[in-house]
Amino acid sequence: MRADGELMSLVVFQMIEKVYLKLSARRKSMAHPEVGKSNKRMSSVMKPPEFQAKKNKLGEASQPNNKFYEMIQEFRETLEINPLSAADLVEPHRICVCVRKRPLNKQEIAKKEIDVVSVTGGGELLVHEPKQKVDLTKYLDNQLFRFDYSFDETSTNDLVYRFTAKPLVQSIFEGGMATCFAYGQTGSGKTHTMGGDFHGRQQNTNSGIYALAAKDVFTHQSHRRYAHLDVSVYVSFFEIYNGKVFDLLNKKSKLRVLEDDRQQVQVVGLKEVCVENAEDVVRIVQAGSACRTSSQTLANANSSRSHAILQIVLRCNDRASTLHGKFSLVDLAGNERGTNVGNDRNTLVETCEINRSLLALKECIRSLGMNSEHIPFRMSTLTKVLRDSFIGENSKTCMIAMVAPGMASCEYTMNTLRYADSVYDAVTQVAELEEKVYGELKVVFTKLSSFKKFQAIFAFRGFTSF
Ligand SMILES: Nc1ncnc2c1ncn2[C@@H]1O[C@H](COP(=O)(O)OP(=O)(O)OP(=O)(O)O)[C@@H](O)[C@H]1O
Repeated sequence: MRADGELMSLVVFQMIEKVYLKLSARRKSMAHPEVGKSNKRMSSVMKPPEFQAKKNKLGEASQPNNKFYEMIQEFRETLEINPLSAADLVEPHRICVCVRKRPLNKQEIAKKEIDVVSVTGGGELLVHEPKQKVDLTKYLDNQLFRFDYSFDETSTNDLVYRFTAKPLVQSIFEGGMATCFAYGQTGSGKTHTMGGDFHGRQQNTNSGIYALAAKDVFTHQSHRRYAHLDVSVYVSFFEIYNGKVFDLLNKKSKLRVLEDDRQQVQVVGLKEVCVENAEDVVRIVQAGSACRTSSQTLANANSSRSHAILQIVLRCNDRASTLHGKFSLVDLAGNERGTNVGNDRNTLVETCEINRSLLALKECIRSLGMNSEHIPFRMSTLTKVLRDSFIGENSKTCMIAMVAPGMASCEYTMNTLRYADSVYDAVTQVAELEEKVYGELKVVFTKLSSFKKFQAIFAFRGFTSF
């Protein structure tokens, strides 16, 4: 009997080992560049022959894009659209990746820009990339992307907040570190989403994710569920420009980022203001935003050239003001490349630094998503100051990729979506794999429990030698 028992244990052990070997083998294969292309993104090429024969009413020379417009409209008629609504379920995510499309703006409408992005809902969106063959045949390359959520041009900041940053507020009351990033090309709507919508040059700070998150933080703080925590709320607001940190709440003083011997990263001298309500936070955001480094680019009259980081920090009311939880809300600098911003030396250095930090950010989120032991946070100042967002079981992250709908922005839109896709890919592959491993382990443990029942029957009959 002992031999049978040992044999059964050996079989179970081998099955568990097999499952874990599969897990490590798949993890290694994720670094392969082809993996992301395989299942999620479907690229199809559409060239409706009837359009080749149709006569162009407005004339090819005066309206060269009219044909593309008609092809996109025709394609849209075949799409089933299910826009996200406030009634939809908010799913829990450790890392959430979503995309928001802004409407065409006045200048784009005046220039008769074509909208080349269709948000179909269910986390999906399509980019209808206008292309031309060597024989001058026009066709659309329709590329499908899928994320956790996709917001169309009619979505409000409230709706975006509900599915992205709102679920993270609770996590900081549970001792977690939460981070929400707005990523995208200049003029795609990052500041509109994080800081609030614009009316001309005036920004309605109450309508942005900063203010909405602050309101929820105070609602949670006064809730009886968290009354025992006895925490106070503090806010800091700083920007990272050309790899250097500037305090937006202290006359833009330059700050040093240092790592202590326990590998804790400190922004030395960063001002943290104790706040009593959401209105205090809104005032701080308004004062800080007015100091942000911005410049005029070809794509945005008031383009932010820095990463702005608003941190809402919960500290225990003890003598050491122990950190309980932290929410970092990040309005990233525009991700466009040198060509779009002019070519003086300063701008090129600026753009180079922005791209370096965005690459570092992507690698850190991917590593977090893959539960990697090595998080490359030292690659940039941005990832250094956000180090505690990338470590520990209690880290939650949300990335909102912003896209502009115009045909002229198509290349940048594709860059933004590819960036978000590579993060989403890493996260979903691990989630799928974990689900599979969980399924296989469940089978193993079911077998194990029937083995235990088998053991119990034999024990009942007097065999006790397992
Ligand atoms: N969802 C939206 N609905 C309506 N208007 C929008 C939306 N998103 C952006 N806009 C408008 O587009 C313009 C550019 O937006 P915003 O300044 O937020 O871009 P950005 O991505 O922060 O650019 P930058 O990186 O240059 O700072 C603003 O006038 C803003 O009001």
